[in-house]
Amino acid sequence: NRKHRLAYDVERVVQEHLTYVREEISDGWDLIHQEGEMKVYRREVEENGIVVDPLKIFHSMKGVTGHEICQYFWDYQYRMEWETTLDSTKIIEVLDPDTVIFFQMHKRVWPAAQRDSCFWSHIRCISNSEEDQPTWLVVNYTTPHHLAPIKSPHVRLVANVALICETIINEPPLNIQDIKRENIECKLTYVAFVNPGGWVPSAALRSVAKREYPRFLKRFTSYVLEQTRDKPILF
Ligand SMILES: O=S(=O)(CCO)c1ccc(-c2ccc(C3CCCC3)c([C@H]3C[C@H]3c3ccccn3)c2)cc1
Repeated sequence: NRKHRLAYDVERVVQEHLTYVREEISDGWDLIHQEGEMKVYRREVEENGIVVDPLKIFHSMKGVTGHEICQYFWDYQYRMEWETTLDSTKIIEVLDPDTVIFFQMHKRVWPAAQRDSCFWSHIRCISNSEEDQPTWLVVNYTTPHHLAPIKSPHVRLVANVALICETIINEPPLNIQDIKRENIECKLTYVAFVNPGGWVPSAALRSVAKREYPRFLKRFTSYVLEQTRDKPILF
């Protein structure tokens, strides 16, 4: 059902991510970083000399639900509290209660030109079968917008990013209100297809990505654990 002008795009991209997230890590993916439960994989891909390496990160953490992780990732009001690689972020359009359009200025990564990004950001709960917990996901996908003109010297990023979360309840007590945070666990998959939108030295970009993605996810997940510690569990 058409709710807004991008509803079909959102549906298509969400279904694509749901299809690929289950795909096992096949050959061609290199494990580039491992830290506790976090495993970071990368494929080396270049499109006309530009590094567009897909990133896939698996992580699991106790004490938080997939809904909480996705909510804090999607909701713009928290973004500048955990995102250290942004100069600014702002909502330029609200398409529906679960879909907004952001414009972001990313911190400059020397020697590359400063990047900006404009994407629709959609949050969704997918209840698979009633007995186990639903899957929550957020997709950030580049889209043009008249309120986000591309202005030199900034270079527009092209990004397709998804955060897909499952919630596990260990030793479920008889009734749901007795569940404590130490009984819950979130298993997340983060995928990022980022095209820098213009040439960046390959080795420099690869080393920045290898350092920044794990740092970014670790900082984000620690932030959510901190924010939710004393709050009622949001399933
Ligand atoms: O998960 S999100 O949707 C969160 C919303 O903000 C997301 C995360 C990361 C990026 C991003 C943007 C720019 C770059 C590069 C390209 C040329 C110069 C900077 C990179 C590569 C370098 C990697 C990186 C990873 C994480 C953080 C920063 N840097 C990544 C975009 C969106």
